[in-house]
Amino acid sequence: MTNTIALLAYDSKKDNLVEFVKKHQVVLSRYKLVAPEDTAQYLLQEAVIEINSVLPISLGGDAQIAAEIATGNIIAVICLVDYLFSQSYEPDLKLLLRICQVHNVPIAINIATAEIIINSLIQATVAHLIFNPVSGQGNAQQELSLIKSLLEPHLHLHIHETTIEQTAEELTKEAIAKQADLIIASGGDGTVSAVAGELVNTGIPLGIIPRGTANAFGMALGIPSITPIRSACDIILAGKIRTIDVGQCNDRTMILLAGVGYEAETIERADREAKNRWGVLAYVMAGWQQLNEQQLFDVEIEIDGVTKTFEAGAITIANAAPPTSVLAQGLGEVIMNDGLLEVMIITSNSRLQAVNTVVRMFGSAIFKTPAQDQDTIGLRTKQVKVSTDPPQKVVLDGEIIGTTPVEIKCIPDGLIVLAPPTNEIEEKSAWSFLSLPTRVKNQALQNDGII
Ligand SMILES: Nc1ncnc2c1ncn2[C@@H]1O[C@H](COP(=O)(O)OP(=O)(O)OP(=O)(O)O)[C@@H](O)[C@H]1O
Repeated sequence: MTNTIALLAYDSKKDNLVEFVKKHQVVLSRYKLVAPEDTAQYLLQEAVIEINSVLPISLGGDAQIAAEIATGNIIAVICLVDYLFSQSYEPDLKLLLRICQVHNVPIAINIATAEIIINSLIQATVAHLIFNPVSGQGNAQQELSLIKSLLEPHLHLHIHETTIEQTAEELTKEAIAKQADLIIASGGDGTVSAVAGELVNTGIPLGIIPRGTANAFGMALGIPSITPIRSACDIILAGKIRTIDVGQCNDRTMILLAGVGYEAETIERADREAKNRWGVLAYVMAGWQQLNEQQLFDVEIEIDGVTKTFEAGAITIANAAPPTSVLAQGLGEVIMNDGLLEVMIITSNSRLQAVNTVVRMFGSAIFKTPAQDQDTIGLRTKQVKVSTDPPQKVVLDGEIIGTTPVEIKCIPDGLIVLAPPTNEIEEKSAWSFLSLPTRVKNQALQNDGII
């Protein structure tokens, strides 16, 4: 029950509580709410809200709430009391006051103090963390504890763990519906890409805590790979945003790149078991094995209505890529905010040629100069369609999504990310959690007729 507000009222104050909840529905809907069963039912009937219930007061519901406060799960208590008309079964105010005092949790006992709590909630940043517990090779529960200890003092953090059934996409949709100010993806590139896909053109910033095997997106954004969790949390709390392009590959979002042929085969070889055993080396070993087996295939590339044909072993279409995504390099740099995709077609037909090509492209990425190589064709475009004969596997942001054909287009400025500052003009450095006039704050002020 992290990030929960407890709602209680003496019998004669239940109507006041309903009025209060109705008035502040926008703000309260961003939190989990809990109330004793009788109060919860009354609130559910009278106000349209989601609320969890504990036992009725007569059976110890107030003691259950006190226990939740003691375990750190409640961020505020609103308990409207009435000393003039109290019945025998009212919430135990003495107990709640004592526990709130001991654990430094705000408690309001009348509407005036409850309004003060609401005002502080309006100013707070509500973040939703989408956490993949199977990403990477670390201890997920220790990593989650570290993230909580770093972020919870500064943000109201809702935590959602992905499962096979509850995907990162679904959890992100729910967080958007709950009016998140910020959504944080923690996992490998697959998880980050899934969360990013839902955030395109929403205006909600994406924070990234890389915990995967390759962490290519984090690397492309410049999140340090030494102590990545601490660094990533610092970057999120620093609150600097960058607006970047995203790609759309068939009907999916692409934040990094799509690979056809060699790269897709390599990623498929580096399965979960190999990544757990070898970490990032699994990709290197898989890539080396694949060099022996990669066959050339016929490719048709369509750009701006013009179709060209080639024989190729690998094609990469990139929106963003760190230097380690070698096959995306070759044009000197993969630029993530130019409204264009970088397309690289590799035509090497022997292992030696392929190794030479890879070395040149790596050099191109390091020195940010275009590679001079007769075995590669590189270009920048807004949109591209790739067909092959025979059909080839396609990898999108680290996950195999099917086979060719693919159509990919760039969505300029589609995503807002929290990232380390760059010197580029588009960086907006003024964003900060403390000064952020959140959408929710504006909405709440509008509801109250203030703006
Ligand atoms: N609880 C879970 N149990 C098993 N699989 C999960 C769970 N949650 C998410 N997944 C799967 O995890 C995959 C995404 O993993 P992700 O890319 O984040 O990590 P990774 O494979 O370690 O990283 P990298 O892509 O850098 O190698 C998705 O295929 C998703 O279905």
